[in-house]
Amino acid sequence: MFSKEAVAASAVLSSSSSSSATMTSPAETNDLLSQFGQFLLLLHGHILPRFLLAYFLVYSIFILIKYRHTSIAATPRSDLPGPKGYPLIGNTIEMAHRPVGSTHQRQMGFHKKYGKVFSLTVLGLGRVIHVRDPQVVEHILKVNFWAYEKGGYFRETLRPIFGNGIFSADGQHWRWQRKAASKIFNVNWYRSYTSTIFRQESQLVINYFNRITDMSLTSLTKSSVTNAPESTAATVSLVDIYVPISPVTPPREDRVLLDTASKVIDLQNIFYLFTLDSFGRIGFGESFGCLIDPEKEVPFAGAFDRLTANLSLRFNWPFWRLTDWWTGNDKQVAADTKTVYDFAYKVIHRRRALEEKSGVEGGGVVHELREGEGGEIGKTGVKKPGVLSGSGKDLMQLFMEATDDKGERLTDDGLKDTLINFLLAGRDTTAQGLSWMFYLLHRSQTRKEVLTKLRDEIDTVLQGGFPTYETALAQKYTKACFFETLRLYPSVPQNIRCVLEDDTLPGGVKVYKGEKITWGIWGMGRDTDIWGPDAEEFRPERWLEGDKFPSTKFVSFHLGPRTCLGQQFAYIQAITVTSMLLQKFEFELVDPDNEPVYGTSLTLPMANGLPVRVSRRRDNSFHREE
Ligand code: HEM
Repeated sequence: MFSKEAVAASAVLSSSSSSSATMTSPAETNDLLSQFGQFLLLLHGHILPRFLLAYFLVYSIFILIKYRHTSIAATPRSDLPGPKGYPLIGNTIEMAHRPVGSTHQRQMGFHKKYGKVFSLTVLGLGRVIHVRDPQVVEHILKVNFWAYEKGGYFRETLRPIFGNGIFSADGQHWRWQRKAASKIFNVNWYRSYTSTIFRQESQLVINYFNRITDMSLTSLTKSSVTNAPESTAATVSLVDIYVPISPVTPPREDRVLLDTASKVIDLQNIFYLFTLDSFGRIGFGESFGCLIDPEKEVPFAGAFDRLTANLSLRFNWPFWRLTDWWTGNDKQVAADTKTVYDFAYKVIHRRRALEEKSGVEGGGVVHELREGEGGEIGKTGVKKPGVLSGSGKDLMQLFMEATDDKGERLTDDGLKDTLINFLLAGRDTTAQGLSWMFYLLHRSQTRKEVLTKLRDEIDTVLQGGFPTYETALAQKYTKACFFETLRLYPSVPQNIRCVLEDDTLPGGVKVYKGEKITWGIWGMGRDTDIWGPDAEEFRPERWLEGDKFPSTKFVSFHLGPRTCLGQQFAYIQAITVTSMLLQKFEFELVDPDNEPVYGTSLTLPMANGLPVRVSRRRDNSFHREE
C-alpha cells in the first residue's frame, strides 16, 4: 500500500532518530544534514502534495455543498422562489441554452411556476432576479431610476461595439449624451430630413422588386448612381449621396434573391439593407450602397453583422474568453471591430478635414435632397408623386456641433462611439420589427381583414401619393400594426439592470446592491394577466381601443429617462416603407404556417430570414408615376 518513497522516508526518519542519541562527528553531521535534506525533499515531493490534495478535496467538498444549487460565489436568495441550479454553475447552462427562442419560453415557464418574481444564479452575473410585473418594471426604469444602472458586466462584454457610447454609459457621461441626442431627434429633423431619406430608400427597394417582378420602372437607375462622384461638398445633392462604399464587392453569402424562377426573396435581408443604407445617409450623408445591388456583399455590413452576433453570444455565455480563444473567434471579433472602427474614423477624418477647410464645426454640412420638380399638394394634404424634397444636417454634423456643460466638443473617439451606437440602435431593431410585421400580416393564422384594413388605410391616406411625415402620423392603423408586432416580437426581447443601492420593489420584494434584475419583454408582451385572454393574438385594433400608447405595460421601447430615443424615427421609417411596398406589391410567405426560428443576437432576428414570393399588386386602383 505504501509507495517506495514513503518507505524510504520512514527509513530516513528511523535512522536519524537512532543516531540522535549518540555523539556525532562532522562527517556524521554532514551525513545527518544530507539525510534531513532528503527527508524534507521527500516531504515536499510527496507528503506536502498529499496534504495539499487532502486540503483541496475537503475544500472542494465544502464548496460543492455550499454551492450545490447555485453558481460559485453567489449566495442564493432563500426568501425568493426559483429553479434549482447545477452545482457551481447554477442556472448558467439552461439560461444560455439554444435555440435562443427557448430562453424566452423557459423564462415564461419559470414565471408560471414561481410567480412574478423569482431568482436564480448565473456565472459572471451572480444573483439574477427575474421580474414580470409592469409596475415593477416601471419602478426600475422610471420611478426609482437612479437606483439602477447598466453596470460593468454590460459595458465590458459589449465594449468592442458600444465603447463609451450612449447604450453602455451610466451616470454623468450618459446624461450628456442623452441631452445632446434629445435635441437632435426632433420633429423638424424628421419632417425635413429623415422622412425624405426613408422615402428615397423605399423607392430603391421598389426598384429592386420591380427588377425581380420584371417591371422596368427605375426612377434611379443603377448606372446613374454607381458612377456618382464621392461627396465631400458642404451641400450634397441626392445623386452625390448614392456612393457605394466599396463598388467592387463579392456576391453576398446571405443571399437576398433565394429563388429567381419563383421570385423568392429574403425579406428580412432586404429590410436590413434598407435600414443600413438609410442610416448611412442619416448618420453621415453617404449610403452604404447595399440597395443599389442587393446581391453584392458590402464588407462593412458583413463585419458589423458578425460582430453583433458574436458579442451577443458573449453576453449570454460566461466562458466566452476561453471558448473564443479556443475557436479563434476572438481573432474574428478583433478583425471585425477593426473594420467597423476604421470605417467610422474614415468618415470622421473626412469631416475634420472639411471642418479645417471651412472653419465651421463639422464642416457645416447640409444635405439637399431633391426628388423631382413641379408637383402640388393634393386635397388630402398629401403631396402628389414626384414633388418631394428636403434638406438637413446629418447626425455626424449635429454631434460635431454639440457641446457639453463646459463648452467642450466630442473627441474623435466619442464621435466614433456615437456613430456606432446609433447605427446599432437604428438598424437591426427596425429591420427586425418590419420583418416580423410582414410575417404576422401574411401568416395563415392572422385574420385576412387585418391586411385588407391596412391596405385600405394606406390607399385612403396616400391616395396613390408618396408618404410624408404628416401622412405617417395620420396612418393610425399602420402604426397599430407595428406596435402590435413589437408587443409580440420586441426587437429587444430581454433587458437587464444592475442594482446600485438597496431598494424595495412595489409588492415588497427587496433587492440588494450588486444584484442583477432582469425582465423579459417577449414574455411580458404575451402575458394574459397584462394583455388579457387574447394576448397571443395579433390584433392591431387593441391599440385603437383601450391600449393607447404610451402605456407602461408596453415596454418594447423601454420607459423613463432612458426610453428609446428613436421610437418616432423607427415607426415613421416602418410606416413609410410598409406603405410604399403595399401600394405596389403582394407578398406570400413561403411557409405561412410555421413561426420562423429565432436567431442568435442581442435583438430578435429570424435565424433563416423571411423567404417570401413577391408579385405586383393586382387590385391597385391608384397608380403612382415614378
Ligand atoms: C423597432 C425599433 C426600435 C426598438 C424596439 C427600440 C428599442 C429600444 C430599447 C428597448 C431601448 C432601451 C435599451 C436599454 O437602455 O437597455 C432603446 C434605447 C435606445 N434607442 Fe431604440 N429602439 C428602436 C429603434 C431605434 C432607432 C431607429 C434609434 C435611432 C436611430 C434608436 C435609438 C435609441 C437610443 C439612442 C437608445 C438609448 C437611449 C438611452 O440609453 O438613453 N432606437 N431602444
